[in-house]
Amino acid sequence: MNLPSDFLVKMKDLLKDEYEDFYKSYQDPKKQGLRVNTLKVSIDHFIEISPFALDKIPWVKEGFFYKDEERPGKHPYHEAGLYYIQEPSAMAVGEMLDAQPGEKVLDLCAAPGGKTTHIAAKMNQRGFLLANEIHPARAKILSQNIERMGIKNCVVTNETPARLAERFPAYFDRILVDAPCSGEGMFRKDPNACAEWSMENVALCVSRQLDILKHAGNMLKLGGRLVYSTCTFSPEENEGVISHFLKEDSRFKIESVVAYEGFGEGREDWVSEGALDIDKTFRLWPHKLQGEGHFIAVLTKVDGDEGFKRKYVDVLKDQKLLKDYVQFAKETFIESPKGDFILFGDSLYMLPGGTLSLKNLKVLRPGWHLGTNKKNRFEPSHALALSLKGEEVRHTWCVGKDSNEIESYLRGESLAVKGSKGWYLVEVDGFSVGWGKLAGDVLKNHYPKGLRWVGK
Ligand SMILES: C[S@@+](CC[C@H](N)C(=O)[O-])C[C@H]1O[C@@H](n2cnc3c(N)ncnc32)[C@H](O)[C@@H]1O
Repeated sequence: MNLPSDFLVKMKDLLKDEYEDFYKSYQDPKKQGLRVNTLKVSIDHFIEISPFALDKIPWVKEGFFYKDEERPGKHPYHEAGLYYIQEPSAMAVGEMLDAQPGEKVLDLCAAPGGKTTHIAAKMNQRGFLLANEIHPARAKILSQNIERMGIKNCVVTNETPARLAERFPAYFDRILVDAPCSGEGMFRKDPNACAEWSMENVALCVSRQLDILKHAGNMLKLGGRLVYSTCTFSPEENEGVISHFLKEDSRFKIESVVAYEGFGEGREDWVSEGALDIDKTFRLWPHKLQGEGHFIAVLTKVDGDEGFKRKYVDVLKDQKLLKDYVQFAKETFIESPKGDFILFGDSLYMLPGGTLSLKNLKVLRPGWHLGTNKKNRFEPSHALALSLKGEEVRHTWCVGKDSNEIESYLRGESLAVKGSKGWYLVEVDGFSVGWGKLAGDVLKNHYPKGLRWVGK
């Protein structure tokens, strides 16, 4: 690993006696973690069935370290969304945002979705979650991860913070700004992060972070929580940005939340004009805990306007447009899911409660994707399969994680299956992984082409 020399000089100057330990941590292997998706499986059940040796991550009860030789990204349980592979210190962010079921929550810089999927698990399918990503290609990956984790109450947009702030003034109970940063905590994980690092880039990141925070601040309700995080160590992007933001926007204060063992304090002595309580922010260091490193600040909005007029989304009223879905629902579900519908092109979605008008915003998914209206029939989506449990549907076809059948299914092959015709929820050890359509003893494969295990 080629650590940038200016970075090392700077860290030596900042860390003084601690520098040697910090520097040595770069010789250790990166720490790898997975977070159990409690929307799909309880922690205890996952521990029982886990194919991987797991060690608890102390600061998040759903989080576990796994060993370097394990490959959890290539397992049927991964395709079934039983866990999300996430860097261990990054898991502390979702803990500190502490979203609750029923709230309105914004994840403003969300791709690829590590924190969004953590937030969604905490919300337990209730409330309104808006996951936004400014880069179109990354927004697609975010959307796929939300689908794999079986999340129903999430809208995905591809917008700038400024445009969202116009639509959602003082709207959210909680907002996460997991800011784009110089990525100094990524050096062990990603060699490109070393190559791209420069002092100029740190300065560029600071102005971008301040701009994002300004808009985030306007979208938070009075009394709401704003969490700012980075995966970098530079004081400019951490204590510096927070101090600057609080100086400009007096509606916020730093909240003191309980620290976990091994978390360091924000460093007042590393910035000029550090904000009040800046030492109550958190620094997670690679030489003090088993993670790559993070900075986290928890802010509360203690002053500001309320009572904006809202325009809610127009829900689908014309029942004729639901005709094919209703037929599918009757044949497939034990009990049809209830909620408001919206048609987005030919695709049918169910809206999370409290969705504001999304008109003129770039929307990738306006909620829970149920499926698509084809000519005189309804085809269920992969997102629907991944968010259903076996007991909710009439037909399931369940195979084991080590079976040849699951491999064949994930490769996209049709399978010989006996049973009455219709849509089957395909399960691995009782966890949904996709759809198959049975007719004439052949289960036609509806596992999405882009996800198939080609060559695996
Ligand atoms: C640290 S990453 C987010 C990681 C994500 N929260 C997770 O846990 O998986 C920061 C994200 O901010 C996005 N970003 C870059 N510039 C931005 C801007 N000006 N406004 C909002 N987001 C931006 C990047 O594309 C990137 O996906």
